[in-house]
Amino acid sequence: MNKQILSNNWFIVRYSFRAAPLYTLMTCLLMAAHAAVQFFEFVYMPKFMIDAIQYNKPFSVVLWYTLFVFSVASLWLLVNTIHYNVIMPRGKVAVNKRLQKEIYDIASRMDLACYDNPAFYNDFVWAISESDKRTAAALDTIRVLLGTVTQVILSGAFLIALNWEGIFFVMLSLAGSMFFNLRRNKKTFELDLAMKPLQRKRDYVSRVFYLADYAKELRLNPIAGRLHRLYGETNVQINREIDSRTKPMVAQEFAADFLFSTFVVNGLYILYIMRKIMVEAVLSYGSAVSLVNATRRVSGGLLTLSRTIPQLQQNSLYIEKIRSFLAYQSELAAQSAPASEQQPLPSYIAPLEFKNVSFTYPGTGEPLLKNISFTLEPNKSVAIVGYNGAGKTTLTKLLMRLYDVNQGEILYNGVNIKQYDLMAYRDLFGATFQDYELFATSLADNVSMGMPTPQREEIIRALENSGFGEKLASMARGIDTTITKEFDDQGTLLSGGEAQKVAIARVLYKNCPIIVLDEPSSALDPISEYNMNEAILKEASNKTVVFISHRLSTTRMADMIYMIEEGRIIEQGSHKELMDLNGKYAYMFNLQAERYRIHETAQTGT
Ligand SMILES: Nc1ncnc2c1ncn2[C@@H]1O[C@H](COP(=O)(O)OP(=O)(O)OP(=O)(O)O)[C@@H](O)[C@H]1O
Repeated sequence: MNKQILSNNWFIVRYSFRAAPLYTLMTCLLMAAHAAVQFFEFVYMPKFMIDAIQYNKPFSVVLWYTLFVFSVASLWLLVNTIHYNVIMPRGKVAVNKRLQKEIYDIASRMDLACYDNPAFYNDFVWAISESDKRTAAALDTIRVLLGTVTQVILSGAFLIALNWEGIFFVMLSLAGSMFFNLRRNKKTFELDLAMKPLQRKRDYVSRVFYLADYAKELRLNPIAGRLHRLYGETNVQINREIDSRTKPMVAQEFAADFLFSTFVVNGLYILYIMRKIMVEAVLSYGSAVSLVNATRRVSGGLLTLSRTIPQLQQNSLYIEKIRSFLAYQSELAAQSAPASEQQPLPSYIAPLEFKNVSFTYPGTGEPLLKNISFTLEPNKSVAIVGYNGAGKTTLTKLLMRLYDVNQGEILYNGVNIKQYDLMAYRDLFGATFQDYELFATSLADNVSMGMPTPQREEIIRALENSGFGEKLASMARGIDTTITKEFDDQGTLLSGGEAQKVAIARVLYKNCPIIVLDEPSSALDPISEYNMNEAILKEASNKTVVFISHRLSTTRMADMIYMIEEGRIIEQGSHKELMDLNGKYAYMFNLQAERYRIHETAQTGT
C-alpha cells in the first residue's frame, strides 16, 4: 500500500477526531474489540466447553463457562447498542457540520474563474454533494479494517497453532482476491468519474422541471420536448459508459469473490480440515468445532480484507479530492502582495484608474477588453454604455477584482490594486448585478446580507430610498417578512421590479465609497426608475458611482459616459459632449428617444 493511500486515510481519521473525538475513537476501536470478544465467544471458549462435556467434567463447570460467555456477550451488546444508536449518529453530524462549513467557506470565497474551469467545477460540485458520505465511508472502512485484522490475527493464530498447513490456502486466497479487487475498484472509480458530468446533465433537467424559476417558461413554450430529448441522450451516453466499462468488472468480481475466496477457503480448505478430523481423528470435538469456527472467521475476514484494503485505495482517491479542495488557494489572493508588503487603503475616496488594461476570459481565445484606459474620479458618476456583449459587466468585474487583468493595471489612489488586501479592497464596493439573487430568508437579511449588527432603521431607510417603501408598508411583518415560500408558508413572492428594488436597497444599505450598478433599472417602471435615479444621485453626492444601463435616459445624468464597442472605448464625455459629437452614442440615444416619442404618440393619438 503506498504512502499516499495511508496519508489520505490517516487525514480522515485526524479530521474526524478533531470534530468528534469520542465517535472517532469508538468507531476505530470498537470493531477490533468486537472481533476479540467474538473470538473469545466462538473460537476460544467452545473448545473448553465441548471438551468439558466430552471428557465428563462436572456439569457446573460447563454451566460456569456458559454463564461467563453469556455475561461477556450481553455486556458487549449493550456497549455496541449505545455506540450505534447514540454516539455514532451524533458523531457523524458533528463531522459533517465541520466539513460542510469549511467547504461552504471556500465555495463562497473561491475565484469566479473557478466556475469557468469545468474540471475544477466538477470536483467542486462533487466535494459539496459527496464529501460527507465519503468521509463517513472512509472512517467505516478503517473501522472494518481494524476489526477484521484483529479477527484474522486472533483466529489465524489459533488456526496455525492447530493446523499450520492452512496458511497455504489462506495466502493463495488473499493474493488472488486482492489482485482482482484492486483492478475492479479502479474500474469502479473510472466509471464513477465518467458518470459525473452525465449525471450533472440529468440533474439539470430534473431541476428545470421542479424549480419554480422555470415553471412559466415550461408552460408557455415547447422546450420540455427538447429537455426530454437531452435527458434521453444523456441516458444513452450513461448506458454506453456502463456497457463499455462493466464487462471486465463482472469477471474480476467472479475471480475475487468466488474463485479465490469461497472456493479456495470455504471449499478446498474446509474439506482438508474435515479429513483431519474425520479420517485421521487427531482432534477432539471441541478443537474441531473451534477449528471450524476459526477457519470461517479467517476466511470471512480475508474476504472482507480483500474488499476493504482496496476500498482504502478507492477512499484515498476521493479523500484526495476533498483534501485538494480544502487546500484550495485563491489565485487572486496568491497574486496579491504578501501581507507584510500590502498598502493600507486610503481613508478618503480615491481615483480609480484603468491603465492599458486587456483581458481574456480563461479558455477563450480573443481578448474581450483591449488596451482600456480611463479614470473614475472620486465622487463622480460614470456610465458605461454599449451593445450586448461589449464587455461592460466584465469591466466592472475587473474593477472589483473578481478577475485579474491579463495586461496593464488597475490603480486605486495611484497604487496597483494587487497591493491591497483583497477582501478589504472588495469592501470598497457596493454592487448590484444583472443576475442578482434574493435569498430564502427575511427581507432584513436580504438587505443587510449578513453584515454584523444590522440596523433596522437603516434597512427600512434603504428600502424606502430604493422605491420599496410602499410595498414594505403593505407587509404585515415588515422587514421580518420571509422572502419566497421555500421555508415559510407565509413567505412573500416579489415581482421582478420589487426584487430589483431590494437588490438596490442592499447597495444603499452597505454605504460603500464606490457603488456599481449593472442594469439597476431594467425591471423598473419609469416612475420607479426616476425615483431610484434621484435616490442614487442623493446617495452619490459623496461617492463614486459606476452604472451600466441600456436605458440612456438613465445614463444621461452621469458626469461621464464611456461607450464600449468591440473591447475598446470608442467615445467618452458628458451626455452633452457625446450628443454634440454626433457619433454612436448620439445615434443610440436618438433611436431610443424616437421610440419613446412614437410610443407616446401612439398612446396619446396626437
Ligand atoms: N465567465 C466567462 N467566460 C467566458 N466568456 C464570458 C464569461 N462571462 C462573459 N463572457 C463573454 O464575454 C462577453 C462580454 O460579456 P459581458 O457580460 O461583459 O457583456 P455586457 O457588455 O455586460 O453585455 P450585456 O449588455 O448583454 O449585459 C460576452 O460575449 C460573454 O459571452
